[in-house]
Amino acid sequence: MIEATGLTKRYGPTLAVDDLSFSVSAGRVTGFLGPNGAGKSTTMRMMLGLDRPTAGDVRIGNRHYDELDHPLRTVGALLEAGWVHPNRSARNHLRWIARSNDIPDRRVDEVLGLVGLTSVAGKRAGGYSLGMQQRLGIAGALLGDPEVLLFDEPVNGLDPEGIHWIRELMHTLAGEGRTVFVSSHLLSEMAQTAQDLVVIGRGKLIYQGTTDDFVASATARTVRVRSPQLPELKQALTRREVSFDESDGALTVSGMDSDAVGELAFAAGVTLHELAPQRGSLEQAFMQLTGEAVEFHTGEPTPD
Ligand SMILES: Nc1ncnc2c1ncn2[C@@H]1O[C@H](COP(=O)(O)OP(=O)(O)OP(=O)(O)O)[C@@H](O)[C@H]1O
Repeated sequence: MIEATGLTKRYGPTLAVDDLSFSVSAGRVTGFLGPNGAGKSTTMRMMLGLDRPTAGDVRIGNRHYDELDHPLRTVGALLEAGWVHPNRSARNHLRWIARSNDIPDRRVDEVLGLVGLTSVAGKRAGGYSLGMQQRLGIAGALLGDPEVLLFDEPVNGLDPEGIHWIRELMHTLAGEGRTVFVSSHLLSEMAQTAQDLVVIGRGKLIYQGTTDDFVASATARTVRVRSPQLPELKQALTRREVSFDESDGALTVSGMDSDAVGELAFAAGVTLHELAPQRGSLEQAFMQLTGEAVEFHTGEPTPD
């Protein structure tokens, strides 16, 4: 469990994080979203004691990061593909971290197995692909078997197989009761990964809650209908003053749920070939709700 209260960070004239309060629950994957420059990395750095808040605070399991006796055993983080000495192997790199945190060497081989690096564990990290470096970073985060995991843009530069692997890993970690907090620019990926969301813009909280509610609150629900008796269906909808759009021989009905559309068609004696509730995407909801908070719009003239 992570709890931010009135968290604020100012860099000179820039208010990077502005009175931010939110909580992140255990046992769930929580996505951390916001346009570029919204303050996500700054917030994560403050969680890890790498930056000091100007005001407010953030606690992990009710304690500040610098009060933790064995930080790596409480919170594991992947902030960016962490620096690894290019001549050091993955195994030696992890052993070095493990020893400085009182973690037994055998845990190193366990995490190497968890991230699928066992076969290359003795090779020098300088030759690793971006995906392998990312896996090594995640191995480091898992080393202390922590209750809380922070991942900043973990799928950056990964291929579809790597992205799928990270998604499954996050679900597994949350399923074990851990708190998983993850930032990403890939909204379609987040829609599949995160059950909950914290969305910020210009350092302020825009939304906290479930991913489903976020999408539902910002996008219209519609129903797609196909029928061999389209004229009759259109008449029945028009009689009830229900609005719809027609394209490619299908109707998109607004303002009525799929049960009601099905019943209306039945009452009108209309056969249906498709009756599919549609919902907006996380991208649409994100654009809708963060539009105001985007720091730099592309293609817009700059005011003089
Ligand atoms: N060390 C720093 N000194 C001065 N300004 C900073 C510093 N770190 C961040 N900022 C500014 O604070 C704001 C928030 O930056 P931050 O990197 O936290 O955003 P972000 O949401 O992680 O962005 P992105 O998605 O682009 O990584 C930005 O305006 C950034 O320029």
